[in-house]
Amino acid sequence: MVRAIMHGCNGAMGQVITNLIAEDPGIELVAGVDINTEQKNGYPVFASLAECDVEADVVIDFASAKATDALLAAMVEKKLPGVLCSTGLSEEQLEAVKEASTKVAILKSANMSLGINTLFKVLKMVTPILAEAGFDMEIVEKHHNRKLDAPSGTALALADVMNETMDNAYAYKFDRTQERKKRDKMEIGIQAVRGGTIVGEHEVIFAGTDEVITISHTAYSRAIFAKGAIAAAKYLAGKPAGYYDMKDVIG
Ligand SMILES: NC(=O)C1=CN([C@@H]2O[C@H](COP(=O)(O)OP(=O)(O)OC[C@H]3O[C@@H](n4cnc5c(N)ncnc54)[C@H](OP(=O)(O)O)[C@@H]3O)[C@@H](O)[C@H]2O)C=CC1
Ligand SMILES: O=C(O)C1=N[C@H](C(=O)O)C[C@H](O)C1
Repeated sequence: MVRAIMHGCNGAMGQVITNLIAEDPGIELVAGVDINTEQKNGYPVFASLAECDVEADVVIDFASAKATDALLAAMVEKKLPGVLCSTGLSEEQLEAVKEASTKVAILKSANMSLGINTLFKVLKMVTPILAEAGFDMEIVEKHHNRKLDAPSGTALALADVMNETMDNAYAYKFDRTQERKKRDKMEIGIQAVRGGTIVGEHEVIFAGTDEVITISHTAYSRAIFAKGAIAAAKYLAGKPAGYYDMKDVIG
């Protein structure tokens, strides 16, 4: 039985994961960490991972980029593997994740769903064909009005996958409001919409002359992310130090 700590346990994702794990015989939540230490799930809740004195095999993080520095330090200190799902990390924090992964096992992914991870594979295949044929590439993402970061981690990851197939020759364009010139050929536009309770929508648009291909993914519930994170936690428990991603879990 894998013993997990839920980091961000009282948030939206923390609650969905808590409910799914309660029905799973292969994993249990032995503690939670949250800035709000209300204890409502039958496990103890601590204000930080450093303060958590409960033995565990893995930590699952869906809290906030604001918590990432302290989380990484405590994971290294405790030699505790971690599934990192929070988005909005700075360049420095992304470097710190890589550095910490030389000391402890870390699996990081901006999107834990099977659908988005399959879309990454599709984009690897189609992007070179369409980009070389001169299609313009744009990404539009939509999320709920509570989301702190924009654009989404997934939108950036989609752009990275596309750009890597083209030797990273494209620049990202997040805002055209002050522009008084034509779109640059060598850019990927990324736009964010925020409203209501939208769980998560991502649209990748390849716009050519007289034809457009749009590939979209819609999350109808947070369970798709939670299932991926639980599978990742089971995979990561007991693994040696290293940087892992969802490809390692779902192939
Ligand atoms: N990789 C993926 O597949 C997915 C990633 N995410 C990402 O996961 C993160 C959480 O999402 P979501 O559950 O919707 O967000 P919520 O705001 O609903 O939950 C986050 C929880 O963490 C708490 N928290 C905030 N700051 C800290 C801190 N410094 N230390 C400990 N706890 C803290 C929050 O408390 P309070 O409410 O008081 O601020 C809240 O209880 C986001 O970064 C989101 O983008 C979300 C879905 C899928
Ligand atoms: O904050 C969210 O809700 C989500 N965040 C992730 C992101 O930033 O890509 C993944 C998912 O789209 C939901």
